[in-house]
Amino acid sequence: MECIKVKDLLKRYGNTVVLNGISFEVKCGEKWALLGPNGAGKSTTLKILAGLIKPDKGEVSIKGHDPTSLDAKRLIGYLPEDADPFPALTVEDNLKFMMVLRGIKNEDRAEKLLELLELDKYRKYKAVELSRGNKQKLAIAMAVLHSPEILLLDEPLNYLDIPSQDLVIELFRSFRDSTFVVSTHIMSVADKLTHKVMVISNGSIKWMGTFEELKSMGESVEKVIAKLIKGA
Ligand SMILES: Nc1ncnc2c1ncn2[C@@H]1O[C@H](COP(=O)(O)OP(=O)(O)OP(=O)(O)O)[C@@H](O)[C@H]1O
Repeated sequence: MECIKVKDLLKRYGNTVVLNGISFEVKCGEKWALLGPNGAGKSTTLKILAGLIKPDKGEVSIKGHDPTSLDAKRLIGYLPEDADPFPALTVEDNLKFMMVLRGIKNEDRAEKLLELLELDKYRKYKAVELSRGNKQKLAIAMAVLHSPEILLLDEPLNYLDIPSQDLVIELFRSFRDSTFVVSTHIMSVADKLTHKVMVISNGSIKWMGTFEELKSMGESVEKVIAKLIKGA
C-alpha cells in the first residue's frame, strides 16, 4: 500500500519554478532519501508533504488524506531544517506542549526520549540556552513523540557530533515499520537512514532506485550521484 502519493507537483516562488512536475510514490514502510544539491527543492517537497505549504499544481495524498488535514497531521512527524523549539520554554515544557498538541497522556514516552537522546540533564534549560546540537536533539524528540507512521526529516543529522548522530540513528532505526522521507545533500547520511534514493536537482527528479543499484554503477557512489544530478 502507498503511504505517500505525489503527482505532477509544480511549485513557484514568484516567477521562479522550484518544483517542476515531480511525481513519486512511497509504499508504507519504505525509507527514501531525497538527495540533491543546495536549492534542488528538497525542503520545498517535504514542506508540501507535511502540509505546510501548498503546491501551485499537482496532487499529494498521505494515506488517502490531504496533507493539510488533521488526519494526515496525526500520521506525520516532521522535522524541519534548522528546527527551532519554543525558545522561552524549557526542554521538558517543549515536550509537554507537544504532548498536549498531540493528545498524548502518558509521560513515559517523553521521559524515554530525554534519556535516549541524553537530554535528561538539560530538562530545566530553556531551549534558547541549549547548544545547537542539543536543540536539534530536542526538535527530533518533539517530532517523534507521537511515534509517527510517516517521518519527514529535513537534514536530521545537522549540528550533531558523532556520538549524538549515533544516538539519533539508533532512535530512527527503532521506527522499523514507519515510512521515511529524509532530505539530505550528504550521501553518507542517506545511507545510514534509508534504503532507497530519489535524486533531485533543479526541481526535477533525475533518478530513483536502491542503494544497491547505485553501488553497482561502477564508479564511487558520490561520482554516480554527481553525474545523475547533472543529468549525464
Ligand atoms: N520562501 C521562499 N521564497 C522564495 N524562494 C524560496 C523560498 N523557499 C525556497 N525558495 C527557493 O526555492 C528553491 C528550492 O529551495 P529548497 O529549500 O527546497 O532547496 P533544498 O534542496 O532544500 O536546498 P538546501 O539543501 O540548500 O536546503 C531555492 O532556489 C530557494 O532559493
